[in-house]
Amino acid sequence: MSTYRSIFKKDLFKGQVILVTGGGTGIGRCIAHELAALGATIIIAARKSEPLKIVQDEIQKLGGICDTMLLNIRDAAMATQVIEDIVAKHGKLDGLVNNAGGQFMSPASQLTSKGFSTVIDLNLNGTYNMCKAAFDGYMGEHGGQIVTIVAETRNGIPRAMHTGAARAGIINMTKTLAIEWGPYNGIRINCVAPGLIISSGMKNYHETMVDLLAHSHWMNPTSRYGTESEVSAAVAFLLSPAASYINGVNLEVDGGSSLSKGNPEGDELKYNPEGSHHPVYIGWPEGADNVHGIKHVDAPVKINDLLNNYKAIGRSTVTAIAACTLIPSSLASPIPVPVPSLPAEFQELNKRAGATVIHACTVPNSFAITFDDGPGTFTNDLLDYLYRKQIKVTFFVNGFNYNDIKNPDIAATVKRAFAAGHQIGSHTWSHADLAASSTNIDEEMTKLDVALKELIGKRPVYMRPPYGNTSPAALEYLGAHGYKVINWNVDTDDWQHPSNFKLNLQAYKNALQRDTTGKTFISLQHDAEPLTAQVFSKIAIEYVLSKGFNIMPVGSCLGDNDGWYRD
Ligand SMILES: CCCCC/C=C/C(=O)SCCNC(=O)CCNC(=O)[C@H](O)C(C)(C)COP(=O)(O)OP(=O)(O)OC[C@H]1O[C@@H](n2cnc3c(N)ncnc32)[C@H](O)[C@@H]1OP(=O)(O)O
Ligand SMILES: NC(=O)C1=CN([C@@H]2O[C@H](COP(=O)(O)OP(=O)(O)OC[C@H]3O[C@@H](n4cnc5c(N)ncnc54)[C@H](OP(=O)(O)O)[C@@H]3O)[C@@H](O)[C@H]2O)C=CC1
Repeated sequence: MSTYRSIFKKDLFKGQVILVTGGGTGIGRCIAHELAALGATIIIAARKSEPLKIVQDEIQKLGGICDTMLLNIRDAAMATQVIEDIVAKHGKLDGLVNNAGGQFMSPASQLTSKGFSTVIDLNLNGTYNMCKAAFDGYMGEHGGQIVTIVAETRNGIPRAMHTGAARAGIINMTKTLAIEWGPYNGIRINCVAPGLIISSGMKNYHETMVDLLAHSHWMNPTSRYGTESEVSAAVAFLLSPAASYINGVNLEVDGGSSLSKGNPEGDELKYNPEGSHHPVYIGWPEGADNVHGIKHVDAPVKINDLLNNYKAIGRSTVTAIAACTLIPSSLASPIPVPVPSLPAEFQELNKRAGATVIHACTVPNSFAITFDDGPGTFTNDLLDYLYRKQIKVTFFVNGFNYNDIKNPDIAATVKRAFAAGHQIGSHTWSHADLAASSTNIDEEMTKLDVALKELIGKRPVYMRPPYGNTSPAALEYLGAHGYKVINWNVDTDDWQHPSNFKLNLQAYKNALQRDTTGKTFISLQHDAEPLTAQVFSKIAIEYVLSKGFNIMPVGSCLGDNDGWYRD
């Protein structure tokens, strides 16, 4: 099991005692992992003991310190008791993360007073109970840091008026407390307001709501959902001395969705005929009965593929930890500029040139899942998963693209993939466009071959041209030098839409909906993309397996089991 890879320095919270409410699931679990990895003694508290025990066990196995306590934040007396117990057992309370909370969805017109009060009671009163208990029981005398998870409320929350009101109440309460409690030994209290986050919390919602969420990426300038780790990092920052002069703020972790409801042209009308920034086509079922129908869905709700798969993989400890360790490198790395695909005349020319471009497998019922641009920072997590599933794939690696293949960690990843029986193919040294006249094809191919020979003792025969681009000259070179040129017939577009797993998976669905008689598939995704390595690859693999295909490396799917490499 790999430990939580926080972006913050290792001992940031060493010796501190921090309580995370709702720490047995989702965002709270991720926060608990990150703070524990940064040296804190973590207490996770919620109503159900089982999730707490699982997370405690995870953290302890990783060398962290974690205690659990039962807590209903709605119960003021219980809140007081939990703080007392923590101080008695651990000697102090440096930090409180109010993460527990939630709501159900209902249009305001169908909301009952009891429903409204319930959500206010959980979120606003519950947070108040915790803040007051922490202040009275320890922080008033000794100081401390409080961070409360709210929700992005800037423009209200249609169909969740109760939670919008509660969270806005917390944000304002936080400002007042910052002013009033600051003088008490420098207590700092702040909020973090997540936008849409892929978390276990989503499983609480009905299919219609999840569909809404799954379509909402276009409302966000970043065109993607947030990750648990992105919320956790904001919490760690606000708890840390890096935020020592930040008090009473609400930090929105929403990719800018609260600022911009930018809809791609066309989608505006499709989703938004009435000018609301929320898609109305999903609409709320008409009639009050439906509200109760939705409420009383007890069995796991049939949610869309995205979250079904997320839930499914989220059960695995390693994967789930990986999912919450994510800080997408796509945020920092330049996105590769797509080169337009070649006009048809050139494609024709390709066929006549030295090497043939292969797009599909030949072995019946085979499916080759291929990964480009790596190794990425998270390829090892993917390798863990592939090992557990006993599945072999193909990695078309670069020498110097997202990472440097000479970096010891990256080199070790290549060696590990090779030793595990995955096929290593060439994707050129620097991800060069082989169709560009300025590209030195020989240098691009040879430099990577030499590096791979050093690492795995062999040079790959199979290669994938970056962007799928070739030219007659490139194919002539590749053919003459014995390379097999592999493109794809399933393009997930994951580099352009990381996190839009629904869209990524649609490529698989479309392919399988085509006449599959005698057809076999080669899919393209990128292990350099963290969300692909950690989440989407698993969704894709589960999907392909569920359709009865045999997943194998490209060489095998072409009936070639011993011609993958040369000396
Ligand atoms: C909304 C968009 C924001 C952005 C995305 C946010 C995502 C997240 O926050 S993820 C976190 C997800 N986790 C949750 O939301 C927790 C799931 N929700 C719940 O557990 C519950 O809904 C609850 C905690 C908010 C309330 O549970 P409980 O105290 O057990 O309340 P009751 O079930 O007894 O209900 C009391 C009362 O509330 C009304 N009500 C409850 N559910 C519904 C519903 N689905 N539709 C309509 N009304 C509902 C109702 O009045 C209930 O009274 P009775 O009718 O007498 O039962
Ligand atoms: N995911 C998202 O997109 C967003 C989430 N949020 C907020 O982030 C927080 C975490 O959400 P997420 O991880 O996604 O969802 P989860 O539903 O997984 O987490 C909610 C946690 O709160 C605990 N909890 C609920 N009620 C109580 C209670 N009365 N007393 C103590 N603990 C309680 C639950 O544990 P138990 O049931 O065992 O008590 C659970 O662990 C929530 O406040 C949520 O509303 C805000 C905006 C967006």
